[in-house]
Amino acid sequence: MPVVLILDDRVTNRNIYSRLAASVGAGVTVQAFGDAEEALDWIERNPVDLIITDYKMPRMDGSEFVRRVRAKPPCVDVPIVVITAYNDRSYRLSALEAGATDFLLSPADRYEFTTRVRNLLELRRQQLLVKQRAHTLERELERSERSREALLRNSREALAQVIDTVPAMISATDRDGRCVFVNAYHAALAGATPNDLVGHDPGEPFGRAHAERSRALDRLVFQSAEPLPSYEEEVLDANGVRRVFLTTKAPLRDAEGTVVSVLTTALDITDRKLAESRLRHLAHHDGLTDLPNRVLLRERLQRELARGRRGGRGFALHILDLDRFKAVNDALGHHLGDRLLCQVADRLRALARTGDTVARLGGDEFAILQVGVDDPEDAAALARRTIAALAEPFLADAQEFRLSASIGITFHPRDGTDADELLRNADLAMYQAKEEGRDVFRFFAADMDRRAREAMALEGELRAALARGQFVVHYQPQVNLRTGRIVGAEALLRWHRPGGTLTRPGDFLALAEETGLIGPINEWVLRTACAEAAAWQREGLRPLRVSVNLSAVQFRKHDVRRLVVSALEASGLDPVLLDLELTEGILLENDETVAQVLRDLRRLGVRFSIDDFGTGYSSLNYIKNFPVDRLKIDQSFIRNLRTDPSDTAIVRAIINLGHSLGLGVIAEGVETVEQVTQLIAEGCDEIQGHYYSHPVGTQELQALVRRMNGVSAAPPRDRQAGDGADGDRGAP
Ligand SMILES: Nc1nc2c(ncn2[C@@H]2O[C@H](COP(=O)(O)O[C@H]3[C@@H](O)[C@H](n4cnc5c(=O)[nH]c(N)nc54)O[C@@H]3COP(=O)(O)O)[C@@H](O)[C@H]2O)c(=O)[nH]1
Repeated sequence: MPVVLILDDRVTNRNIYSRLAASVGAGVTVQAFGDAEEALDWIERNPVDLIITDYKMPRMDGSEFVRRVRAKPPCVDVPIVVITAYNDRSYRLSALEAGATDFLLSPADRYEFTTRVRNLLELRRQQLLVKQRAHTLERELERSERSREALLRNSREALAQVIDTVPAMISATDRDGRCVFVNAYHAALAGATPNDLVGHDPGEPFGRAHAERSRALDRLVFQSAEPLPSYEEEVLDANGVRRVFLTTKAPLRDAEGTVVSVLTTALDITDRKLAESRLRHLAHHDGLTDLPNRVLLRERLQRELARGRRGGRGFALHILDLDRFKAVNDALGHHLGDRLLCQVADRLRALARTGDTVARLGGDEFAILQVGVDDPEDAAALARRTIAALAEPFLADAQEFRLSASIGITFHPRDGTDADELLRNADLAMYQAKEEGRDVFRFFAADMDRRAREAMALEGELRAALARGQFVVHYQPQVNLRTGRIVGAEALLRWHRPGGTLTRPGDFLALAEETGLIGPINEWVLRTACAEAAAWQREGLRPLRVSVNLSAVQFRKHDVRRLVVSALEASGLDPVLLDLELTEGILLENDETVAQVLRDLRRLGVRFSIDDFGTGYSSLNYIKNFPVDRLKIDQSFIRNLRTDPSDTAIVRAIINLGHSLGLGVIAEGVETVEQVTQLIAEGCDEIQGHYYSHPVGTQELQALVRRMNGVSAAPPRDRQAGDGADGDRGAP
């Protein structure tokens, strides 16, 4: 509601002006005063939107009145109209100087008066609106200012908290090396509070050397005004824990760009470093024994080779392979096998000197890198100590175990100039040690390499032989000592090599086993033997048993049950006529799996003999557990049967053992009439050997059976002892 104040000492004028002002709009309120003091007093307490005052008044002129109105803060901008006479120019100037807004001439024109009042009230309304808007804006601005400040304050606090909790030591130091800021992490590691450190050298709690290095780097930043590349440093914290930091230093500038302090940020990378080193350890160590693995051994070999090139001392590389460990592992279970391997690792560790490396290359294969040796005798001495250390019984699950290892040694620089060559040659030497009876060590010799190459060539030839049908099966008769009749024949593999030579399995079986070729080769022998034995009957012979050798590798890698059944079905041979010769190794290695296969085949009628009996463990346990029919006495006991009383005793014991378990006993490698006589006297059931016949081809065997089975059981008296050479020939 607009309020108009009228001041005029003359009543008539006051009334006229009041009426005119009120006529401007319905809502206009008019306050009229005859006395200036009264008007000023009222203004003091009430809002006013327009003041209309006469200039000439008895106690206070218009200029003075205007000045006093303007002196009141709410009225600095209220429009004031001063009414003067036409010629009162000097009054007007004085009123303007005092702060008057406009003038009206007296006597006032009605229309001019109301228009002027209306315009000035509208101006005032706008003025008030602007004022109000400005005020609102100001308040909003103030409010947002306040919230911005709060935000800034909050974010500063949050930042401070973040800075305090990041796993980094953050500090700033001035030109004098005094701390101007430090975070809580830094203080905690220093065993202090941030307040303790401010004003002092923040590196001091971590030792003099650390502090000096840090100050020197700070000086560098002040000089160059550039950040330093980050670097890794180790710090011993207040608890004595060694920590690793990735540290950076950068200049902090003031508003003018002058470097005023150095900000040091040291990120705690201790955990990352630990994880890295754990990963590195895992990549370089064997999970079971924690010994260095092949990768690390190779690195150490490279290091020694580099040392050698710089004139360093020689070194020896020992490769150790545990003898028959696979059988132990399979028989006793991997859990126990693992424990034995850990014990082996401990014993080897104990043998090594500082600088040597004991590594596990995988499975039952270990290595020792023996450094600083110039005399091969030093390597031989370590190998002897190794063999002796492993000869001591091992204890696991309250049982004693005996282990041994075959060791191959290469010597640098004599046996190789790079890591691969040394490893390969040590391997060759280790295989040589295995071949020479195990539990021994052998140094690498140049001809081992040649032999390895020959073996590779032989492997190629064997593959070709299989593909080109160069194998044949020869049969060696097995004679019943009571009847003198041929009751069976052992199938023995022969290789007709291009050029006409006939090669015996001893020359290639080991390689065939190693390369896995034994699988397809033996399968071929089994199928051929079954087929030919079935043919013998079709060609008029009485049923004759055929014995076929199986290899441990077949049991490990092939489905023997399926293979035998398929060979029998394909040939039509009566299963009771098939005798499978098993070595003790097969029975030892596979235990229950093998027993099940044998039991299944036994149900079909297939027979089983234990080959080379007496040379291995001769365990009564497996004779009891497996469906065995015959024991085959190894030829090594037959050779000196007449002359060596212990051989006689062993043969007698085997025959008695077999008979008491209800098994048949056959002696192999029988060459002389004396051996035959002795075996008859001991009660042996059957014999096989050169005395009766060398292994012969299938046709010759048939002829031999026809001839022999027609005559008496007793050995012919005119037979000479075997000629010693086992070249395959026809029977006598
Ligand atoms: N897994 C397979 N093994 C096989 C196969 N064929 C043979 N073999 C095994 O190879 C080893 C050597 O066999 P071989 O050279 O054939 O020698 C056999 C006989 O020829 C030899 N023998 C026979 N009588 C005498 C003799 O009076 N004196 C003498 N010095 N040697 C003789 O003995 C070998 C027969 O051995 P065995 O098998 O233990 O009865 C040999 O271990 C064969 O088993 C095959 O196909 N698969």
